[in-house]
Amino acid sequence: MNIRVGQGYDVHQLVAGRPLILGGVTIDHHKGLLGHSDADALLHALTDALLGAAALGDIGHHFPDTASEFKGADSRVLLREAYKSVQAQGWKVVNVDTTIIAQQPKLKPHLLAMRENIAADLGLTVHDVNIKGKTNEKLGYLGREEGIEAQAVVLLVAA
Ligand SMILES: Nc1ccn([C@@H]2O[C@H](COP(=O)(O)O)[C@@H](O)[C@H]2O)c(=O)n1
Ligand SMILES: C[C@@]1(CO)OP(=O)(O)OP(=O)(O)OC[C@H]1O
Repeated sequence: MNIRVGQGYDVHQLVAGRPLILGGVTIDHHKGLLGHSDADALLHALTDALLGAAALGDIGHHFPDTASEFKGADSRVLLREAYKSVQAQGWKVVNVDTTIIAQQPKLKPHLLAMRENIAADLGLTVHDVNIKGKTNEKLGYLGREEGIEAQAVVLLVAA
């Protein structure tokens, strides 16, 4: 078969004193995501979806959170690096669909900028990249604004 599907998931804790970065966009908010890197949960889920589709393992395998070189890393750089590995296996992305589950803040004003970043990093147009915002209806740790979750699905085709 010359097509492959991959899915990815990530969650990071929301804490005071960190910037909130999603899809490479810094969003003005009173809390941000905690992580070894910039903690961009959307790009981490997407990176895992890409690696998964190409059967290349996961983000922690390629970019360990024990490595000092990835401390504070820009997740767009990690996404581009992961995509190079996927391309080296003979694949290219057809489209990307993602969901961010965030009780707050409202993501709608930022979605186009996130799509533009992802499209630029994967050599796509914004029409190939979708991002959906959801609250968690105030339920559980996401609903209590203790974290933000992201999910991603990608389709690859033989290049
Ligand atoms: N952080 C968020 C969450 C949601 N949205 C937008 O609101 C719509 C309704 O969300 P529900 O969780 O109540 O279904 C959703 O479809 C998004 O358009 C958002 O922008 N940011
Ligand atoms: C990105 C990496 C590497 O800096 O660290 P984190 O920012 O902690 O992110 P996570 O999604 O927990 O795992 C992947 C890591 O290896």
